[in-house]
Amino acid sequence: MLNPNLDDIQLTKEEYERYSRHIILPEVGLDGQKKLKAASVLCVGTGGLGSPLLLYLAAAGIGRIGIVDFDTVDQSNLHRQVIHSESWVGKPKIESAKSRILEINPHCQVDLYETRLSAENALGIFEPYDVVVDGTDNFPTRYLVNDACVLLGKPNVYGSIFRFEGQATVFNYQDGPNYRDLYPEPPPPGLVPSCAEGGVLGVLPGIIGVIQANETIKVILGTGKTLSGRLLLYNALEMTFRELKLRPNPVRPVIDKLIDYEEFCGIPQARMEAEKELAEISEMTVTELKQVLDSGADDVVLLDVRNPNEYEIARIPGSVLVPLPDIENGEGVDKVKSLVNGHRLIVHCKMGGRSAKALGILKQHGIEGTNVKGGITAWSKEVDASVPEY
Ligand SMILES: Nc1ncnc2c1ncn2[C@@H]1O[C@H](COP(=O)(O)OP(=O)(O)OP(=O)(O)O)[C@@H](O)[C@H]1O
Repeated sequence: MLNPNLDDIQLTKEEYERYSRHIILPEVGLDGQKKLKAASVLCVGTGGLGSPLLLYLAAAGIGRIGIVDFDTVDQSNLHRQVIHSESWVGKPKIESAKSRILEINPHCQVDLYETRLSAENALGIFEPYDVVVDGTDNFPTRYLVNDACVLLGKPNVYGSIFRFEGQATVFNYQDGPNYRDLYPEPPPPGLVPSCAEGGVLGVLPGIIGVIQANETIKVILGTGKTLSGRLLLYNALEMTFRELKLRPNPVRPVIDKLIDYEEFCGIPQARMEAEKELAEISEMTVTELKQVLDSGADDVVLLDVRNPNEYEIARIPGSVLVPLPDIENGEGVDKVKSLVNGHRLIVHCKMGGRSAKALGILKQHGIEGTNVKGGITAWSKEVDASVPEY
């Protein structure tokens, strides 16, 4: 609880020693350390942001930590999701996180929720916790975490990251603004790429996640000046920190229940449109592509629409690069036209989404082609393991 009866909380001799450098800080003191021990924090997501913040919350002596995630540890997580290690690849993230937390601090109670947070389960999961920390990576979940915190009156310690830039603030704290004051409307689906599509510097979530841990601790201690009402913007390349003022919107719509957040973020509509686009485009598997390439047919153009840096990392032999942004702005269309020139066009990207989009645009210019299902990722998995997966 956030304002516990401190007489009811005792520290053991070992805990006095463990937290001694906290306890000698007048701003924390013995009372502050007892507050941390009495506190409960729920972390949604144990990925890039959740990893560092859980490490520090555990080390700081938070008494009860809840973790929600449905995912397993992937090799590509290890460069930034520092709570997980090599031996946990393929296993549930929440179990990996719990095992590391208990190594750091066996005094923590760790509750695990191996599930996708949804409008159906969020209120029940959040209810027992004093503070919620959002370490997720998608808009529907951020609106859901926000609205559940508003309904339950809990502070929501927010962070987000992309490539080299991050944001952090504290929402719904002491009548301060919430996520809907910052983003009343979700961005159009597909406009903001994920870290899997756009990449992320490994240390970036470390910096933002540790800021979230710091804010969480201050909320629990009731000390210092939190980021409530201020959005911190960090740029790792420029090494700059900026702040924007945030205010509650006086005419913000009332949040009185949880809704369908995927629908709110336009995701079913975008999915339907993508499926429609795909349905109108012919497809081939990577095995079929291999057969075509092995047959030595010289009337085939294999077009790669990824970005140049992705092409540097891995490519299918014989492919020609025309990035999707060039096709979208029209410049690449003429280039494709001259390449095709009566040949058969086959298009691929990393997973199959961008190539479908490219084919949709090319079709409007009278150029038909076939999409490679699963893209170069499927190629490295099923055809040629020497092509690196990224
Ligand atoms: N609705 C949700 N419920 C529970 N966990 C969620 C939800 N949405 C996102 N997450 C979790 O939040 C974490 C976000 O972290 P991050 O983006 O660093 O990880 P990732 O999804 O493993 O990364 P990548 O996209 O590179 O594979 C993930 O572990 C993800 O499973």
